[in-house]
Amino acid sequence: MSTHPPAVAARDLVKTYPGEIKALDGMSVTVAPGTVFGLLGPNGAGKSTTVKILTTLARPDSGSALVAGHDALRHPDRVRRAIGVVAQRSGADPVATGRENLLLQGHLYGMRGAALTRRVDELLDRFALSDAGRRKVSTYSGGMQRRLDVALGLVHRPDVLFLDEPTTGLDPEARTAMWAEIARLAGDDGLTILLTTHYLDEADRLAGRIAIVDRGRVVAEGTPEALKGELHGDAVHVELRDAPDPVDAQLLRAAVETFAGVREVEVDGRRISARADDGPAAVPHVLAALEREGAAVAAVTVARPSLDDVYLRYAGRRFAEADGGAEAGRGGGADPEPRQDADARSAAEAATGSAASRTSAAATPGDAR
Ligand SMILES: Nc1ncnc2c1ncn2[C@@H]1O[C@H](COP(=O)(O)OP(=O)(O)OP(=O)(O)O)[C@@H](O)[C@H]1O
Repeated sequence: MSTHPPAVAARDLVKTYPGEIKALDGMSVTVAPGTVFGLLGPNGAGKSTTVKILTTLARPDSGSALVAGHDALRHPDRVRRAIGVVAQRSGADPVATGRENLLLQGHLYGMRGAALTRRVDELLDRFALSDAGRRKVSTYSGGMQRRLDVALGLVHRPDVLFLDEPTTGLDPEARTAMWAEIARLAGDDGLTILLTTHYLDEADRLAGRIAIVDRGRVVAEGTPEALKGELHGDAVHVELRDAPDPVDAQLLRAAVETFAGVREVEVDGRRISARADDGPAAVPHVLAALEREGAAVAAVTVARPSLDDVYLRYAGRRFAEADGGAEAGRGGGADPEPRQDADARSAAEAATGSAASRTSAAATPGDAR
């Protein structure tokens, strides 16, 4: 861990929405400067609410939040000047060009003249939008639009960049390009990046450290390698032809567990997961045990532990199950439901009171997608 003060330090955040929805229940996160930190969790885990509090767009019921050295609750204005925010929903105006959007964003932060023009050109170039800079954003592809969103968050050279689900809805090629750009921002530019994602592979690939969030709190934290390394041995997954009833599921679980070196057996529908000291050696014994119980096996895999296994261990259920059946860990997922709250404003709007001019754009992102 760095000896520098953290770029982000959230402690014991609690946030309850109307209807007694406890979105955060003791959320704590510490992000070292110049690193990429991933908040990983299924839909509804509390990632966006955490980001809203850290970006001063929402207030917690209790807890504290320090961002770029400023208290987000006492000095939100200072925090807003030090951060860039790329929300899930694009804040770009679809009827303006990419260049106009960037210029407007610069104006919101008090930037003017040649310095602003230079910065806009630099960002258009960096995000491969120079040729498209004078085209309306409504003509952009999803990948181009998302690159513009990130560029918008960077105009005023923030210290900390918040990326909320940066690749949701992008095709695999655009995702890979976005990953490369995010890695470059942290590596070459020394930017601190806090990204939220419900893609396991995205967190694994990009983040130096990960916090796995479940039901409003962090259930595990560390480097992806350390988290996976804590799970000794191999992951053994068996897919049955039919899902057992609850009583049979318990019998199967007990049968698989009888083999020495096999532990943490979970039966989840048709899927049986276990950890084994030596996966390949365990497979024949596991299959024999299942056959004795009369369970028909469709497939067996042995793999090194994945972040999905880490999630299962700490949250007690599979990621995809918690994610409402979404295809966790895979690209090209559908966009989540549109947000109904007004918090989709960018921090720039909040900082300058210019929300009215931009919320109309934020309210019609479908045009630009
Ligand atoms: N404005 C709101 N009003 C009421 N409930 C809300 C509001 N925003 C979020 N919630 C609820 O709070 C919980 C946490 O939501 P949050 O958006 O923080 O989760 P998330 O991990 O970011 O999920 P997603 O990946 O879907 O964005 C969920 O149960 C959600 O339905």
